[in-house]
Amino acid sequence: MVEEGVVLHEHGLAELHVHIEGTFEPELIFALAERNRIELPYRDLDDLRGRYEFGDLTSFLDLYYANMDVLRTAQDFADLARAYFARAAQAGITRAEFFFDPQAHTARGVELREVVDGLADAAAGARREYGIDAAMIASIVRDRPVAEANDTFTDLMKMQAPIIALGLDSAEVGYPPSLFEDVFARARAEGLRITAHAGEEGPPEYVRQALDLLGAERIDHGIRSLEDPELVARLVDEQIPLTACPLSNVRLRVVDTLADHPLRRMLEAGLSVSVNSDDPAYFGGYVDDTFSALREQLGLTDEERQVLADNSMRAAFL
Ligand SMILES: Nc1ncnc2[nH]cnc12
Ligand SMILES: [Zn+2]
Repeated sequence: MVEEGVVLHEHGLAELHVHIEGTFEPELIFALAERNRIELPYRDLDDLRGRYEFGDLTSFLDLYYANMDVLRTAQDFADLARAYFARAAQAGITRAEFFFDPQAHTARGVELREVVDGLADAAAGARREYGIDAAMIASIVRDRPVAEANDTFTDLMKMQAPIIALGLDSAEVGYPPSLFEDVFARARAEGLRITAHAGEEGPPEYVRQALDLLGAERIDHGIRSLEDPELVARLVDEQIPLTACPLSNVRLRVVDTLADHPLRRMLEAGLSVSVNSDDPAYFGGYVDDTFSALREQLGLTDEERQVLADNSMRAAFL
């Protein structure tokens, strides 16, 4: 990939779809394992890196959740997020709305307080150190029990967690948005913004459900919407932002190659699409890397890049 300096976008650049746990680089995984005296099931960094070949979303999620085991304390979560902000600053990001998966940590015995305090502390530091305006989005892990999602939301509200939105992620197929109507209704009643992963591996119907049943204001991925012209017309008409993650789509085999990615078609159709990194430590790059790859392999122009950056700022929950 061609190295680029920081490209400053005229009106700023927002990253709206990044899982903070997906920014966990192999070196930091090993460092935190050592600090917490946890033995990793990998011989060394190369052994771990050798496992970053995925056949689909689920095969990635297995490794993503396994690696979280070494995240135990508020300090660990803060270190994870700080490393992301340092890299996001290099990528020219001025606004970062990042997901975290509360249930992925509480389910293995980590106190929610440790997770939230560590991430919130790092987010506050991102503004001071890099001028990045950072905001937290708690995401419901959809392949865990619905009751647990509700309890998690109750806990977040009780501790007045500084979140701006509620999201929905993890294994999609078989876990439709309709399962989570109640917890999203509660989030809306609390004044939170709403976003949901839909149409990544799941059908266009899940995108409709996210909009109509959860009140989603943005759709994360949404790439399979393209199979349904009526849905596309609605997304264009209502200018519903789609947070695309091209490198993720290649690595999780949603598309064959970057050259096959429908990003340009989405722009030409009038969809409000932005470019994001999803899980950059696992998928081969951050947002700047993604723009470089799109330029090389899809012939993305500077004008298109500026449209994508402007779309990202317009779609931010500001
Ligand atoms: N690409 C993705 N889709 C769904 N859930 C996720 N959690 C982390 N990355 C994800
Ligand atoms: Zn995602």
